[in-house]
Amino acid sequence: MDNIRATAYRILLQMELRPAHPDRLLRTAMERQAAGDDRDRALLTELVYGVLRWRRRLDWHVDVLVGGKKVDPPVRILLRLGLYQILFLTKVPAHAAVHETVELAKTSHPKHIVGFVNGVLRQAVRRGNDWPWPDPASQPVQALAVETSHPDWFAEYALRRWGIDEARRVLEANNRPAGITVRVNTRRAPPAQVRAWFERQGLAVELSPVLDRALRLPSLRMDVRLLEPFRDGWIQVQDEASQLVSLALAPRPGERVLDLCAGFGGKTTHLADLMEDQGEITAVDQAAWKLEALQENAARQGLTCIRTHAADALSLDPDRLGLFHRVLVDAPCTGFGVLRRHPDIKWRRSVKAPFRASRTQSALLRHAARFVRRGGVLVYATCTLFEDENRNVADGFLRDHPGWEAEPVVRHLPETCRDMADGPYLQTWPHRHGTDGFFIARFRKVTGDE
Ligand SMILES: C[S@@+](CC[C@H](N)C(=O)[O-])C[C@H]1O[C@@H](n2cnc3c(N)ncnc32)[C@H](O)[C@@H]1O
Repeated sequence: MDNIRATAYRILLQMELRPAHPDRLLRTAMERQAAGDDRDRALLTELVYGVLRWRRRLDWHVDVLVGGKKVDPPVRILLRLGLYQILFLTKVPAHAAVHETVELAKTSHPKHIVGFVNGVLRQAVRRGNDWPWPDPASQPVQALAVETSHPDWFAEYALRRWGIDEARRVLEANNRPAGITVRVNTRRAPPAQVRAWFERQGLAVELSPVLDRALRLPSLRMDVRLLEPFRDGWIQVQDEASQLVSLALAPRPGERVLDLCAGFGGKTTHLADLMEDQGEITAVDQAAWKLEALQENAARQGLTCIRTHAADALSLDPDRLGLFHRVLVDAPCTGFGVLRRHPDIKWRRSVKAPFRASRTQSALLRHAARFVRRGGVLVYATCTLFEDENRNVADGFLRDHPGWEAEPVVRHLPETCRDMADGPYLQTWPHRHGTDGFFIARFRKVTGDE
């Protein structure tokens, strides 16, 4: 592979300019440079994810080192990359980290910047562990934000909402890289057969402590989609918390089901599986390209009961689509429950984001309710941790919809999920359950149209 650090730098620069999924950029880079070995790929992934994850902490170090002077974004990214290796990577000797970063600076920056980068990084090495950390007593928000590398507004929210000990646990868990979890498509292969396949390849595989059809692949370093069980439709990459959403909707064979924010269809295909591919699922998303991927995904898993419909869910008319037994709103959200997998999200949201998202979420939920027949079920889910987007949306819905009841979500899930209850709703936590952080509410329409 070409210079790994140069590739990491290019990806980080790209992400600064335009939001993009780091995994997608990494995959493209690796495909383009197919000659790289596993160690190269692992280092590239480590550098990109490490810098994204620890950005707040690294920027604090930069600011200490430059005495608060302004640093242009491309130079700051270069310094983050160098400092990440110096401060976090024990396997990379500090002098090598400085040397490699300075060489990289030479390829894209004038001489005086190269000298500046060299000076700042050498100073960091000289400091060792001697840093003027923010004082937790007088600056609790800044101290937590820097220590755990989160935006100050989120550290403040966490302290106010959960108190220091729990806040630290939540934020620390966000920094632990998450392994891959898969849902077994039992229509294609039983879990034991899938497990045996991974064991035969010498790949670590664990039974999920939460769900019997989920397997954890804690140390898988390669792209799952290249593996035979994936290509043959035996498995779908899906965190356990995400799997709980379709289980909470609990569709039955033969029913009419509406999935209003279907995306790539992780949950849609799970719903189809639970329905034994009998009945009718209408999968809606405003992004047509995601629905194309959903169709491929369904074909790979051998599912035929899904039809897709590219549209803004809010523009859909119940008089045209008819009523459904079950409706799912897997709402667009701030994504703060999946920071382990998407650390870049932390830096793209502001303090106002949860409230803003909640308005769209409430509108989607209100509209979704119009498609549910009497006695039918509506599930609302997010992958985030904010009250505004979770409990407040669900409570607000119940307040405005007298003919509806909230049903305890955990009653529809295995025993192992009992401690996930949050009143009638459900909230999973990376630090408590080892899963992504999801919120689920389940409503039943008790009166109204047939
Ligand atoms: C949380 S993601 C869904 C993930 C998906 N259910 C899965 O399991 O893979 C939210 C989705 O809502 C879609 N979306 C956002 N606003 C929408 C709207 N007004 N109408 C339809 N889809 C919308 C986004 O394109 C995105 O794919």
